[in-house]
Amino acid sequence: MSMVTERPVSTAAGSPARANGTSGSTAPGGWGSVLRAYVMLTKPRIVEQLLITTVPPMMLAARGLPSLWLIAVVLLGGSLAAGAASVINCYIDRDIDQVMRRTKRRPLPSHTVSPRNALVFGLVLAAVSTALMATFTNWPATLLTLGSIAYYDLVYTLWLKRTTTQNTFWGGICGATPVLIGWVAVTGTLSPAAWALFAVVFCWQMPHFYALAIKYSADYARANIPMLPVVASVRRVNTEILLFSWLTVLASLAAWPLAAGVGLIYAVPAGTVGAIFLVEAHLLARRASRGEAVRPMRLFHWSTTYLTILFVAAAVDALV
Ligand code: HEM
Ligand SMILES: CC(C)=CCC/C(C)=C/CC/C(C)=C/COP(=O)(O)OP(=O)(O)O
Repeated sequence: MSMVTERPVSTAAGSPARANGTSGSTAPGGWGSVLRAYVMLTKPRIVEQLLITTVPPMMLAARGLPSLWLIAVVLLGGSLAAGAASVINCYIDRDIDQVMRRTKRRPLPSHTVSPRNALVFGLVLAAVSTALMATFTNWPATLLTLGSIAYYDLVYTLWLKRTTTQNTFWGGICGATPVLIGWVAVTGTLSPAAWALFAVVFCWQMPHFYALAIKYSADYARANIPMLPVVASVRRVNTEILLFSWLTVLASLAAWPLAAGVGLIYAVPAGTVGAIFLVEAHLLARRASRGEAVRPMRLFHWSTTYLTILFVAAAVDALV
């Protein structure tokens, strides 16, 4: 992947201004809406999906059900950590989020929460999650959790997202670490099966996100963010979607022989939903390359369903 931008990003609106640092902290709708705004800052849908990639690896690592206490701690610590990472991302990205239509109703651009309060909230969540993981899991899991928050906010959000078309690729590392966190919390080490599942989530993020970025490419252009579909040719985006969709499915199938005791309860759904995933990716790429109207959100929505079915199948297989 090249570090250079293939085509200049539209600068119609110029760089987003870091202008919203003086908003008030009180929401007009009372405590209910304030509470809701703080929850929204944590990007709860993404947190939920991250947990779906954390707990099944714990079951594969334990070859059955790990202690319910450990599951509860990792669920809570993982939710708080992913929430912290997202809140701090919302704080750093408040200038971008107010320019993009998709994000301008978020709590910071809509001035429901002040930037300072959001930052304090994010840092408190990060501290509590780290303390929880350090007290009740092990050092590898704790360091991976803390490292993921730092990587997402400092490496991806603050730096790569704004500067390179490779942002999604490198950002994908912290999106896939919950698999490793779950596994290492149980065994203290990482096995080839853990890395195969890490590869699944890592590769999956490219079709997941490029589909969305195709739909919102005008938004990203307005905010001057060099997401691949904004700056690269349709051919290049298609190549990456197809390459990473195939790698996702291949990695998911590689996990079958690599994970001890995993059988057809995992392999059959993995093959089935993998085939549908590939069909959706090829349909999108074919329509785009022919210059026909595309429906990228079909692949985007299917991507989350795919990942859920795959990881639930892994959990069920580990349990029976
Ligand atoms: C490079 C990595 C990733 C990028 C750039 C990315 C980007 C995005 C964006 C921009 C959205 C839309 C959020 C909104 O509605 O405002 C989204 C939604 C979502 N993402 Fe990702 N994402 C990435 C990785 C992940 C990972 C690792 C997971 C979980 C395993 C995940 C799960 C989700 C879910 C569940 C949604 C909501 C889908 C829905 O509302 O139907 N994403 N993602
Ligand atoms: C365990 C742990 C702490 C994990 C944290 C990792 C995490 C929250 C990953 C999400 C992946 C990601 C790059 C999302 C896109 O953010 P974006 O800023 O591009 O999305 P946006 O445009 O919707 O704000």
